[in-house]
Amino acid sequence: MAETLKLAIIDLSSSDSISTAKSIRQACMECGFFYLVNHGVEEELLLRVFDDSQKFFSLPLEEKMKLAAKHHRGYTPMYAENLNYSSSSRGDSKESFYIGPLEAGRSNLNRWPSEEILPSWRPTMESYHKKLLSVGKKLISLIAQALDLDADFFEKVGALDDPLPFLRLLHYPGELEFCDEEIYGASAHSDYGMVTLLATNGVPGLQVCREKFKQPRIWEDVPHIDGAFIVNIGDMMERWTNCLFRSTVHRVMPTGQERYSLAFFLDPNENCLVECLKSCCSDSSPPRFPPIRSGAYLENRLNLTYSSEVTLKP
Ligand SMILES: O=C(O)CCC(=O)C(=O)O
Ligand SMILES: [Fe+2]
Repeated sequence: MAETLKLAIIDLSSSDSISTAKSIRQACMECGFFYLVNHGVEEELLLRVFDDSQKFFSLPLEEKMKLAAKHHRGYTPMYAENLNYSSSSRGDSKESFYIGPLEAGRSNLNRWPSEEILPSWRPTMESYHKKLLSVGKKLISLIAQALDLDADFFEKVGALDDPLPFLRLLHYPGELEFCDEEIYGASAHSDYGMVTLLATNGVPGLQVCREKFKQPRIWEDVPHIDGAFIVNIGDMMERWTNCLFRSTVHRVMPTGQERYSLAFFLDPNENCLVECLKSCCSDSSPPRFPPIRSGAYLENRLNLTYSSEVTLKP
C-alpha cells in the first residue's frame, strides 16, 4: 500500500505574493508538486469540459481515429504511448486528445470533432484552454518571484511570449483488456515543460516518486482535492533551476475505476533558450545541463515517447 502524500496548498488569489512565492519555493524544492486553489476557473466550466471529454471518448473508435494525432494534435488511442521508453512493456492503457496552442498561425494545426457530432465542443475546449493559459502565466510569475527573479522574468527571456500550451484530455478505462502483464494508466515519467496543471474527476491513481534516483522506487499517492489543480514542475524548469526545483517522476496506476483527467502543459516558446539561472549555479555547483532551445528539446522528448512523426512547428 502506498502512503498518501501531503502536498502544500497554494492560494492563487492571495494578495500576499511574497509569502505565496515563499510557499511555492519550498514546495518546488521539496517535492515539485503542489495543489493550487482559488485559481478562478469556474466549477461549471470544469464540469462542462469533463462532460465533453467523456462524450468524445464515448464515440466509436473509427470516429475518433478520423482525428488521429498529427503534429502532436488530436487523438491517441489506447496503448499508443509509452512514457517510460526504457521499459519494453505494452504501451499505457489510456487514450487521449491533444489540443495545441490556439494563437493565430498555430491553431490551424488543431483537429476538432465536427459540430454535428459534438456541438459546442470546440468553444468549450477553447475557453478552458485560454483560461488555463492565463492561470498558468500568473503562476509562472509567482514561480519567478519564488526564484528571486523579476515577476516578468520568463516573459523577458521569451518563454511566455507566444508560448506552447497543450491541453490533453485523458481517459483511463476501468476494465483492462490485458491483465497478464504490468500495465500502467501512465507509466513513470516526468513532464517536459515548465509547469503542468492537472484536474481529475476524483478517481485516484496518481502517484509520485520523490527520489527518482533511489532504488527501489517509493511511490506515494496524490489524493484529489475538490476544486484544486494538482501542479507539477516540468523538466525545463528543472534545467533552468539546476535541479533546485524538482521535476518529479509520477505515474497513474489503474484502480479498476474509469478515470478522466485534464492535463495542461505550459511549455516555453520553441525559440526560448533554457539555460541555468545565474542564481542557481556557482563554482561549487556548476550547471548540470547545457543550454537548450525549448522547441528542439520538446521535439526530442516527444519523439522518444511516440514512434510516429511529431512536429511542433506551425
Ligand atoms: O492523468 C493524470 O493524473 C496524470 C497524467 C500525466 O501525468 C501526464 O499526462 O503527463
Ligand atoms: Fe505527467
